[in-house]
Amino acid sequence: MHHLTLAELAAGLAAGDFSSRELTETLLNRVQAHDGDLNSFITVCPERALAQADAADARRAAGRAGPLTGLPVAHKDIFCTRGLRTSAGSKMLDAFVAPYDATVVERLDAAGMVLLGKTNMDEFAMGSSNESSHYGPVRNPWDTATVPGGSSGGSAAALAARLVPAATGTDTGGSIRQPAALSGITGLKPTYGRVSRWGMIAYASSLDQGGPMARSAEDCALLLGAMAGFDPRDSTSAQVPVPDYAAALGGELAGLRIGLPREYFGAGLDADVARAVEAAIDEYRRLGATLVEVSLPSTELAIPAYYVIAPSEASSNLARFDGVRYGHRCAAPRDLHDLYTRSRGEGFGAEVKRRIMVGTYALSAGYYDAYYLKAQRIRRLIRDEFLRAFETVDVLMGPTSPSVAFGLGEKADDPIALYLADIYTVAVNLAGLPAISLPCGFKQGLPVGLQIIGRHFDEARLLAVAHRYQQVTDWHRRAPAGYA
Ligand SMILES: NC(=O)C[C@H](N)C(=O)O
Repeated sequence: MHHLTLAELAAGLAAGDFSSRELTETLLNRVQAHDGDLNSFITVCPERALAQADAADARRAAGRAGPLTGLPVAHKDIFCTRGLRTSAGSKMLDAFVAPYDATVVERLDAAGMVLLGKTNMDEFAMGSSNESSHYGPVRNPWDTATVPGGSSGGSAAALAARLVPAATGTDTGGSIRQPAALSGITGLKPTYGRVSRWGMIAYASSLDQGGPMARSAEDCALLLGAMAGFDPRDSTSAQVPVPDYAAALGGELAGLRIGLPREYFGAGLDADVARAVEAAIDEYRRLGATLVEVSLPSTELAIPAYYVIAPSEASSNLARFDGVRYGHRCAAPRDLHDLYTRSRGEGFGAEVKRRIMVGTYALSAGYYDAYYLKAQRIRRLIRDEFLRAFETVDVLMGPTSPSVAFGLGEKADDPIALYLADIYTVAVNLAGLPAISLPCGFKQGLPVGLQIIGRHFDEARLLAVAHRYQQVTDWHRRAPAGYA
């Protein structure tokens, strides 16, 4: 049953074809068998999972099951889980056990989902390859010599390997969509404010957004419906009603206007990735959509602006890890200064330190106007260009990532090369828009992702448009050899 989608598993549980305990045991066995190779989990919690599965079966027997009751899920290890380690992929939080659940965790728990464990990630979500984790890199099940993408690489790899049918991720500059693309699964980054950030360890607070990762748009719709909604504990959470995403699937595409940003198909895009994405867009034309060329002229400024704003916010957010209140504390500090420097020096990895230094520099007196303020101005330009495009089109389409999965270690010594992998994703975060990545083909056995970007709070349309494509194609059904 591991190959079934979340929606299919829900139907199987409802029909009594199997119990949540049977399903949970099957997947725990798969994790045991395969995760030694993949390293997609930081923590597995079999006892807790089986207890939750039994509770879900009892709830179903009592006639109180909801659509997600009894279905297994894995949370990115950035979401706080009461009584279970939440590490953010960092040595700094290796021993941290949160005293409370994140809102997302709480909501999926209340829906009756079964938590299998916490997935591996780039340290504090900083990365696009899942190589910066304190717990070692995650391997891509399509080719274990390649990366799964990042920073939600553990969630993406676990889904691709059919270890779990649903997972959570967070996306600050592409961390849901890029690993979804490189691992051949479907992932949605919701509008900023759609999903509560309470209990989600902060990286860059004006950009961070949690969202669903699964194997189909239909599954993402089911998950988003349970995750989304106003939360008084997150001051940036939006007071916008949550539509029934699952019910909105299934519409026809006639009349849909798809914008193709010229800048998303230029230099730097792998020719085979371009071919697969263009073939997918052609499929949409056959389904009745109209294609319109649009321009987002500031696209090339998105990476420089993002890599000033995100590190600036990170340098502030990560100041709390001081060896006093949270996380790793050095042995036998001589004085307070020694406690700070050694605790932070030992607890953070190289990429996190790099970003703290970049961000601190960008915010420092004399440089603030030249870097941070300028980056904020670019951010406004980028947002305005998107909003202008959405005056004439309903969605935008293009590649999620300029290439397929690259080799482990290939970009390890070149942070700029890794940052450039975010070229098509970071602008969406700067503008606070929702976007989905879904599988649309392969290059030499490695998956290619199609990105669809929507208007603010138009997730229902994104999911419906993605679902329509998945009704007529089977890219999302393909499993890596050895994991079918
Ligand atoms: N966190 C993300 O969304 C990934 C992005 N590559 C970053 O390192 O900031």
